Amino acid sequence: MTTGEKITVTNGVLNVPNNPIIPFIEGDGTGPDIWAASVRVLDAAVEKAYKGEKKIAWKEVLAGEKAFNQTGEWLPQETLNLIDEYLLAIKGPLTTPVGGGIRSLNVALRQELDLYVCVRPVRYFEGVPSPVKRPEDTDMVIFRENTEDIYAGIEYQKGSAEVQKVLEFLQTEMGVKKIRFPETSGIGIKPVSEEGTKRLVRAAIQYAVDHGRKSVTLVHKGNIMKFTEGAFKNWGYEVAEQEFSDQVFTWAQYDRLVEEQGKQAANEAQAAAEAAGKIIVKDSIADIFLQQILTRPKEFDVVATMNLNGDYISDALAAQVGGIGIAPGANINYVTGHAIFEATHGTAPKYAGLDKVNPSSVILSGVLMLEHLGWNEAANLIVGSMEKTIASKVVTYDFARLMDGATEVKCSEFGDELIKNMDTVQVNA
Ligand SMILES: NC(=O)C1=CN([C@@H]2O[C@H](COP(=O)(O)OP(=O)(O)OC[C@H]3O[C@@H](n4cnc5c(N)ncnc54)[C@H](OP(=O)(O)O)[C@@H]3O)[C@@H](O)[C@H]2O)C=CC1
Ligand SMILES: O=C(O)CCC(=O)C(=O)O
Ligand SMILES: [Mg+2]
Repeated sequence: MTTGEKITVTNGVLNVPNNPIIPFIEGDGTGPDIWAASVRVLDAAVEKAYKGEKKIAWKEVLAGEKAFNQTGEWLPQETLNLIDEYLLAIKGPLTTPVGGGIRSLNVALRQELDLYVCVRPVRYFEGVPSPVKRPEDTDMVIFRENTEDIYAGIEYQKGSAEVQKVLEFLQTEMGVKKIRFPETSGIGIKPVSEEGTKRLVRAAIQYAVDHGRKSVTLVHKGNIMKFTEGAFKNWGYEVAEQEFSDQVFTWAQYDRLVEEQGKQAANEAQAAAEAAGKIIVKDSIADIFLQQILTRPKEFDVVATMNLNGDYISDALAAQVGGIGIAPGANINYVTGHAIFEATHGTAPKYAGLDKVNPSSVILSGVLMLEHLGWNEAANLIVGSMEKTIASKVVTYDFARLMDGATEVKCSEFGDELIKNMDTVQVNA
């Protein structure tokens, strides 16, 4: 590790030294292979962009299997303390067992540091094999709520004393009669709050404003879950109208206009708002949304949704632009400045240690981190190099198996190619 300085924050704005200390978690499964390639690419881009003037001082922090083997803990308090202290971190994927065992460390990191937004941009790189005809039409940024919903982990196991208590409360005190098989039910609880929703939707709209995006779609299943997902929609419209009234036009406004002045007046108001460059805040029920992102992707831009919907939508949209091998993300608290950058994918355990998988998701998460630091020159170098490398058909197995005439390379070799091709990319801020 080189010596470095701490990133600090003043009123939500980062003060970034030229040699920031940034913690990293290697991750489980394919994590170590991916991280080894990614860190070389990130360092090379910074070196090339700033010619030694800037350099990241990486600091390893432990989580997952490596932490357990070395300390007996899956997520040591020291790791949380260090990320809290240094503000930013980047991580590889961590394993979560299904149906028992430890709860997700990935979710725990987000909750412990209150990283309430999971931002997952979905864009197409020319040449990437995709299952859809026009993958370039998919250009969306998912804002997934990251601290609530069923991910709060409030669940009680079938047959336990706890589930018995909850069932008794529901049946005797709340008069619930619709639990079909009470004796053999596990119960999960889904908290969705006004505060949590509004800070998420506020961040999504602010992003749309800052990046000149056309719309924000609130995705929910509010017809069925009225007081959680339905409320998410209503609170989303409220924050849009209360805090961004000069910048947005909402479908809630549209509906009110239809009622008060008729459909033609509402259509005219929406057209005028669009012509004035206002962001349209609309909503979509989750099931039809999953169909329309495939059939009419151009109609969607920024997407704001709850935790579980966001998890499903992230992988579905990643598939449209070539899959989970090229799907970056960032978990952010816009108020405290804390952020952890990580891929959308998991540990892909069957490929662990084979130096095989695509490192692009973590590398592009690193690009989001560089942008977050304001180091756009280095970020642009990586994106430009990735465009060139993919266009030259030198790719990892996931793309090679679907591409005619591709040269399949290992995870580490793809990193080498990216570094090599940086020399042909113009550095732009
Ligand atoms: N944030 C995190 O740390 C996350 C952790 N996880 C955890 O990861 C573990 C495994 O989850 P699983 O559901 O199998 O999902 P994964 O995302 O780990 O893998 C599913 C499939 O996606 C493809 N894939 C994943 N990563 C890459 C990559 N870098 N390059 C190319 N292809 C890739 C592979 O497809 P193919 O087989 O077609 O080659 C792989 O078999 C679980 O414990 C889960 O909880 C899951 C998601 C996020
Ligand atoms: O934490 C996990 O194991 C899975 C999380 C996940 O799928 C996600 O955040 O997209
Ligand atoms: Mg997921």
